[in-house]
Amino acid sequence: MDTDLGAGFIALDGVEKVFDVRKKTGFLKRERRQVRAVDGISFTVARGEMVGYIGPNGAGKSTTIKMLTGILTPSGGRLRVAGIDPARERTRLAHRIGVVFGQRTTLWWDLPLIDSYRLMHRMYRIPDARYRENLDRCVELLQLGELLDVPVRQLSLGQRMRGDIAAALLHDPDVLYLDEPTIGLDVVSKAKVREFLRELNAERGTTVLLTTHDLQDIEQLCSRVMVIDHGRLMYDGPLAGLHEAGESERTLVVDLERELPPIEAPAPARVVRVEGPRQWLAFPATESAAGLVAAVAARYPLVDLSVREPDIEAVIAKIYAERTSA
Ligand SMILES: Nc1ncnc2c1ncn2[C@@H]1O[C@H](COP(=O)(O)OP(=O)(O)OP(=O)(O)O)[C@@H](O)[C@H]1O
Repeated sequence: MDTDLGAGFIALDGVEKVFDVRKKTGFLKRERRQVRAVDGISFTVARGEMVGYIGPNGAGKSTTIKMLTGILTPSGGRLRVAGIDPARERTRLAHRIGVVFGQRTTLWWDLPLIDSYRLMHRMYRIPDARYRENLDRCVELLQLGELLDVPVRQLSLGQRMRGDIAAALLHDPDVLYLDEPTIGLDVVSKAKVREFLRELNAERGTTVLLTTHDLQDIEQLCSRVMVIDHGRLMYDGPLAGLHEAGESERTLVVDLERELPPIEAPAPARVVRVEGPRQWLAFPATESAAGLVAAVAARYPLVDLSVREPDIEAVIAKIYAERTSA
C-alpha cells in the first residue's frame, strides 16, 4: 500500500534500514552480514498527536528515530517530517524537532544548566524574546529555578532529565522525539515529566513520538501506540486494543495476615503464586481491579495490596507469537 506522504506530519512509506556488519571470525577472516534493523515500515502521525512507539530490545525503535532526525539515511522507502526529507535537509529539520534520549544527555556535563541553555540559544539562533519566553515557561513548569546554576554532573537523574527536556524545547520544535524519558526516575519525577508533556501537547499542539518500556507512560500520555518487532510494525491502534491483542493480564499482589491456602478468587482471576502470606492473583488487564479487591477484602484478612501492570515485553511477545503462528 502506498502511503500518501502529504497526509501526515510525520510520514513513512516502506522505510528500511539495513546495516552491513563485519564480524571477525578468525585470523584475517571476516564475515559480512546484513542486519535489517527496519524492514519496511509505513505509518503517518497527524500534527498534535502523541504516539507511543514501543517494542522489545533491538526491535528497531532507535534506528527509526535516528532516520526521523536525519542522523541515519534510510536504505529504502520514503519519509517526511513536517514536509522535510530528514536525510537531505538535516539542519533545516533540526529547527523543527526536539530530541531527548533518556540514557544520554545533550547538556554540557561540567557547565551550570543555564550555560547549556545559553549555548543552545546561540547554536539554534533562537530570537531573544522567544528564547526568554520558552526558558521561563520550562523553568516554571519543570521546576528548574533552583537548578539553573548547578553543574549538570551534580544533578540527580530526574533533575537532569527535566533539564534535558527543557533543552529540547527552547527552540519551540513542532515535533518532539522522546526515547525512554522516564527511565530510572522515581515515581514523583515520572509524574512531573508526564504532567509537563501532557500540558505541552495540549497547549502547544506539539507532536510527540515516545519510546518507552514503561507501559504507564503510554497509558497516561498516548491515545495511540505502535508496536515494532524485528523491524516491522506489528500493531498500530489504541492501547486498550493492544491489551486485547496480547490478552495481557495485570497482577493483584495481596499480603495476608498469615499463611493461608490459595485465595478462592472470582473467575477469571486466579492465584498464580504463593509465598508465605503473600499471594499473586492474575486478572485480565482490560478489567478494573476494584471488583476483585472488594471480593478478596470481604473474605480474607488483608495487611496490604498492590496492582502490578502487565509487562510490556510480555504483551508484545504474545502479539508476536500470535501473528507469526497465524
Ligand atoms: N550502527 C549499527 N550497526 C549495525 N547494527 C546496528 C546498528 N544500529 C543498530 N543495529 C542493529 O539494528 C537492530 C535494531 O536496533 P535498534 O537500536 O534500532 O533497536 P531498539 O528497538 O532501539 O532497541 P533498544 O530498546 O535496545 O534500544 C539491532 O539488531 C541492532 O543490533
